[in-house]
Amino acid sequence: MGHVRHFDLIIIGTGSGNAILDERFADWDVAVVEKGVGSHASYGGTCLNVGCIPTKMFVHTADVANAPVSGERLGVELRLDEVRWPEIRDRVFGRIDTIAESGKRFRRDENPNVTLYEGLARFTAPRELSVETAGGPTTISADRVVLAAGGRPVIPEIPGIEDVEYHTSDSVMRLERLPEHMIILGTGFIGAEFAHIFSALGVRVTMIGRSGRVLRNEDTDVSERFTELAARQWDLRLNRRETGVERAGSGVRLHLDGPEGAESVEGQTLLVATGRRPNSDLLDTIAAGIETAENGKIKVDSTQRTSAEGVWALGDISSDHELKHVANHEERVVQHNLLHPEEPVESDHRFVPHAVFSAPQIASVGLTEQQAVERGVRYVTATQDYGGIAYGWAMEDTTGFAKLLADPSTGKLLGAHIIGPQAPTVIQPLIQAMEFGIDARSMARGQYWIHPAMPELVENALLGLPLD
Ligand SMILES: Cc1cc2nc3c(=O)[nH]c(=O)nc-3n(C[C@H](O)[C@H](O)[C@H](O)COP(=O)(O)OP(=O)(O)OC[C@H]3O[C@@H](n4cnc5c(N)ncnc54)[C@H](O)[C@@H]3O)c2cc1C
Ligand SMILES: NC(=O)c1ccc[n+]([C@@H]2O[C@H](COP(=O)([O-])OP(=O)(O)OC[C@H]3O[C@@H](n4cnc5c(N)ncnc54)[C@H](O)[C@@H]3O)[C@@H](O)[C@H]2O)c1
Repeated sequence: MGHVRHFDLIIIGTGSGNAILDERFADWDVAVVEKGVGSHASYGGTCLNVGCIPTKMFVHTADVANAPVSGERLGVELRLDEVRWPEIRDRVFGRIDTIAESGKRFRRDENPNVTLYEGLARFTAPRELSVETAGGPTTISADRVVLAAGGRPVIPEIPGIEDVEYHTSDSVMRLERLPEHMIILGTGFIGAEFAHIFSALGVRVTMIGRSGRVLRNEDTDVSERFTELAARQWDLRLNRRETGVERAGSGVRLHLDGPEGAESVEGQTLLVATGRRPNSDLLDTIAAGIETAENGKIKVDSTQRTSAEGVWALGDISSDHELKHVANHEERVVQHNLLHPEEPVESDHRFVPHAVFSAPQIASVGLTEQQAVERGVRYVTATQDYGGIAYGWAMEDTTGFAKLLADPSTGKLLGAHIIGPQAPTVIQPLIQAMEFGIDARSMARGQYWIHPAMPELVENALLGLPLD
């Protein structure tokens, strides 16, 4: 073997991993390794390039395109005249690609203590990695290694899948043109968000799921309501199994088995949104003595340390929560623990919220009612409809609600679930209350709630809790 360059620190992955380095690391000799994500092998990880940021730029555009639907119930007649897809796509990626490129330039050219390796890294020994760069393989080692290598879409083993063209979230946002009909496989976050994006932009959407509900990990009331509303907007086919897929003209034909027997569906574009898996296999973590769970997630302790000396992990590669705000939180924990090994801090995963930016929107934090039952927790619930608050009247909303779970004796919130307009924003005071331990009564009556604004949904839900 040739020369092995040794560093103080190696960081694999430039999603949340990229944020570790600040001026406090100026005298550390650091290697950053990035293979690139998406069809343009971009720098900066999933969220920026093929995840949160572009999807939400498309979601906002889709919400605007959907205005005729909400206008109709208000007596305002609007018409969607034209969707200029190439212009929308190029606006989104014109901005994102520039940010990714300048992020890379900054690390490569303006950080004298950082060496950027562009290529796939793989462990060859504990804290030693080989990187496949364009100029050939090179080996690096370090005293400390941070694994922030994220995950990638899972492709289910459907007979014929290798012979047809399909998309994942990595490629579908850069489509050349909008198809007339898109088949979306999977009813999770990604399926629900893209179904909204593409249908609002005029694409006919067929959504296929294995279970009887869309977003089935949400609180059952929320998931049932969302499933009802999804079926009104999209050709929703639940309780289905894919038995095969083949080319049909320039598109695909998918064969399914379902409640009514065998059926098939044809579409121009197939989007596979059936979950993601961690990239630990690409790293050959076994060579480095790093323990992984059965699902491939790297095992970490509460300070984000792996089972191997001097190796930390954060974000999608190790976390049960595949969410950017969690990856960022864990990144700050790793950053602190690298700088202050004698005073390590722990990650806080008690109240991790999430949101689904579909139509309608959903936001959630804490226990669902099903989890409360399973855990034998004593709880009470309250549900407040948007239709029962002044701003909900203004919007003529008839389907949205907030559902709270609380401990009846202390009044402390156990969970909050909102489905409806601006749910990801409206839920924030509930997240705050849970994190800081504010009980429902003090929260409802201990502050002003702007009238007649949307957070009155939260105020009324809190007042509805039948506490002891
Ligand atoms: C379509 C979509 C929408 C999403 N929307 C949201 C949202 O609205 N809100 C939210 O909170 N979360 C969202 N997420 C999830 C969020 O994007 C992830 O949780 C987050 O980006 C994870 O960050 P990370 O740093 O762990 O990994 P990543 O950002 O994936 O970074 C890992 C990096 O490591 C690189 N890499 C991997 N293996 C190697 C290797 N062996 N050698 C070199 N480099 C390697 C990869 O190329 C990648 O750049 C979304 C995800 C998707 C796919
Ligand atoms: N707004 C957000 O925060 C946001 C948005 C998108 C993605 N994400 C993150 O990315 C992760 C991955 O998203 P996702 O939607 O791919 O995963 P997911 O786990 O949310 O949903 C995948 C769905 O596909 C189903 N499935 C699996 N195999 C299937 C098959 N063969 N046929 C049909 N359905 C099948 C699963 O049962 C599941 O319902 C999410 O869990 C989330 O953490 C977050």
